[in-house]
Amino acid sequence: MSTISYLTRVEFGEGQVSRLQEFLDLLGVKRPLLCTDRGLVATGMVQRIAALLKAPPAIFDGTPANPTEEAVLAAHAQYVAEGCDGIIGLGGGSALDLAKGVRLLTGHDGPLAQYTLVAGGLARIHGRICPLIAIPTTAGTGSEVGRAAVIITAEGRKLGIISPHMLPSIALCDPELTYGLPPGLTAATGMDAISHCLETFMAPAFNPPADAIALDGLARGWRSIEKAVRDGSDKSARNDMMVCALEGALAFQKGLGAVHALTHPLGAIRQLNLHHGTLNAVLMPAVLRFNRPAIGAKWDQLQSFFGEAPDVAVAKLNQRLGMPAGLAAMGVTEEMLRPVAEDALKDHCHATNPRTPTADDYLVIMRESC
Ligand SMILES: NC(=O)c1ccc[n+]([C@@H]2O[C@H](COP(=O)([O-])OP(=O)(O)OC[C@H]3O[C@@H](n4cnc5c(N)ncnc54)[C@H](O)[C@@H]3O)[C@@H](O)[C@H]2O)c1
Ligand SMILES: [Fe+2]
Repeated sequence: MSTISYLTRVEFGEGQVSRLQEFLDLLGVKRPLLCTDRGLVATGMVQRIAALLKAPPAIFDGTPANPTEEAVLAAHAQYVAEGCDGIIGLGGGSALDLAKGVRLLTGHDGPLAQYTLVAGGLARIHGRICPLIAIPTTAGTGSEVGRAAVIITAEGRKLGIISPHMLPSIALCDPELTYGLPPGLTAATGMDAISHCLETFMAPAFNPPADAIALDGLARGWRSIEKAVRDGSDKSARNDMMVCALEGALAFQKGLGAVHALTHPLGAIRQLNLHHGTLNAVLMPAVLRFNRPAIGAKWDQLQSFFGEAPDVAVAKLNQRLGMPAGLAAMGVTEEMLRPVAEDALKDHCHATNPRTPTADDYLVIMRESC
């Protein structure tokens, strides 16, 4: 049987971010480190949110697009140097995952590799760590309610550090923060959220509540992603996309699958620095086709939802959203594929795909997605 649990306190709705000080007080945080990235500083949002607080927070804005252990260590050094006692993660999945990594180090010694799921880290992670408030500014990863931080460790592998203790203390989900997200990023992050709903729905664990949540997230994402891309100020579409992201991550406690097993090593290729959601979108049709023989009635359920074969529906959506034509168009070369396929076998999402791929299967999936 399965363990089924939903744990995070979520405050959802327009304007919720204005309550940030209230929640810092609730958690007893007097000197927060706000972890974010320079892109968000450039939008003015970081300064606006910092100004909501009684006293200016310490700010770390050096989060890279795919967060690295190096950046986590730099932020943690600032946390210590500035006498901080809590963390605010503000941004997309990268800033939120970096914040989770810094928080882990407030109660655990490095290096981070020992805490990754594949290294048995679950047993090493305990709850004696500082409070964390997560404020998403993209509607994609759902990291604000997820128990994972996905970080490129010092060895250069992008790995999941996963534990219920990694869950943020509070998630402040304010769709208004996504109104200014440009169309390309709205599409790419939205496809990440949709891919969570789809992949976890296909994952074999027995977890009917998670399946129901994933299908609700899928329905919202599917009806609203194009509207949010066309008109960033469409409130109802932005709301749907933020719920889709939230629900995807609530549901993926079941595990994800081959799409994410591949996009983690692809995202670790430093010279390309590829966006996670874009990679998911490009790989999804081939993974759906690969999974078909193993998912039985779920394929039919998806087909009746989409009104056509699920792989075809996702490929058409990718095209309408202007996603890259394939991995090759993103700069991925044939020589890169074999090491990625080998790493995918060792990724924590590999084991929860409904049909177990071999390295050769991963190669076929990537070549089909080129
Ligand atoms: N923890 C998890 O469970 C989980 C799940 C899926 C993905 N991830 C990880 O999350 C990362 C991807 O996160 P992401 O897709 O949210 O992108 P991101 O955090 O990398 O951000 C992408 C860009 O969007 C900009 N941006 C963010 N919000 C904005 C806004 N409101 N307005 C304008 N610009 C904005 C940022 O400055 C950045 O340049 C990857 O590292 C991925 O592996 C984690
Ligand atoms: Fe993802």
